[in-house]
Amino acid sequence: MLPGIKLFDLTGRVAIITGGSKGLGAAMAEGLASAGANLLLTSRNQAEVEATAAQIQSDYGNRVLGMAADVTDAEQVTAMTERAISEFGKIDILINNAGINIRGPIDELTLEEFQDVQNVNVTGPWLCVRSVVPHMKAAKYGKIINLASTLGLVGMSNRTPYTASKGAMVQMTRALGLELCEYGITCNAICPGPFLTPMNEPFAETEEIKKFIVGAVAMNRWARMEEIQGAAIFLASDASSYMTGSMVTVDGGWTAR
Ligand SMILES: NC(=O)C1=CN([C@@H]2O[C@H](COP(=O)(O)OP(=O)(O)OC[C@H]3O[C@@H](n4cnc5c(N)ncnc54)[C@H](O)[C@@H]3O)[C@@H](O)[C@H]2O)C=CC1
Ligand SMILES: O=C(O)C(=O)C[C@H](O)C(=O)CO
Repeated sequence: MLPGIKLFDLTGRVAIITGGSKGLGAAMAEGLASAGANLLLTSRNQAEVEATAAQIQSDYGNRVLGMAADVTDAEQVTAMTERAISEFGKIDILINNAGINIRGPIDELTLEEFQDVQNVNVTGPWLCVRSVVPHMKAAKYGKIINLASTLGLVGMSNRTPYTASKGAMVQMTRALGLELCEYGITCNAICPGPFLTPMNEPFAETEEIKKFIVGAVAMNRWARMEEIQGAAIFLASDASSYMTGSMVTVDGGWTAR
């Protein structure tokens, strides 16, 4: 009999999720834990990420650790990889989720703001992949998932730093998907539409966003947090074994227009 639903089972798998303390990172952490994975969650805030990890461990019973690691700092990224190896002995899955968004008209943004977004959203994932790949190559197995965005596929005004960074993530996913598949490692991206996370909450009631949710998103609503979990479990599991360099949109029909 063919494996069917068992393809989605993550029992015994080990995943690192960057930016796992809240928002989509925490939602995907719950999803992977519910499918059986052990987790190392990172964010910049030690207390916050440890609290999220402890909650998920108590809810699902898997081993879930939290540690502070800034994805833009190569030494902290190395420490993240070393911690996963020393605690779990392997890294099966990396979810490059940590990200920031700085909005504004181009002539009101600073160079520093533009560079900050590229550092967290592009350089950070690049450092994380570079760090875990030797372990994945040695194991001849790995699943890398990048959180790109619909804004890596279509444009939006007043979002130059973010759209540039997410477009880069789409292309980096394609390049890594090609480069790594001969080692048994796949790299795919999720392109989410609007989720009401701490990143978006301050803007939820603005006229711009309200008009956009009704005008651009075919389903006319924000995504529910659990609606990211299916794509994350799918791309983390053997259910997606013939996919590499792919973009999976979870966007309520936004980019179908
Ligand atoms: N919320 C949304 O509607 C969408 C989000 N995304 C992407 O999904 C990812 C997660 O977004 P949200 O959960 O909304 O964001 P969020 O702001 O709610 O959470 C971001 C997480 O990343 C962490 N983080 C930020 N900078 C970091 C750094 N330098 N090093 C380590 N951790 C860092 C934060 O501590 C936090 O845990 C981001 O890459 C974002 O661009 C993509 C499309 C839509
Ligand atoms: O900039 C905004 O406003 C957004 O809604 C950005 C979202 O986080 C996003 O990436 C939508 O796909």
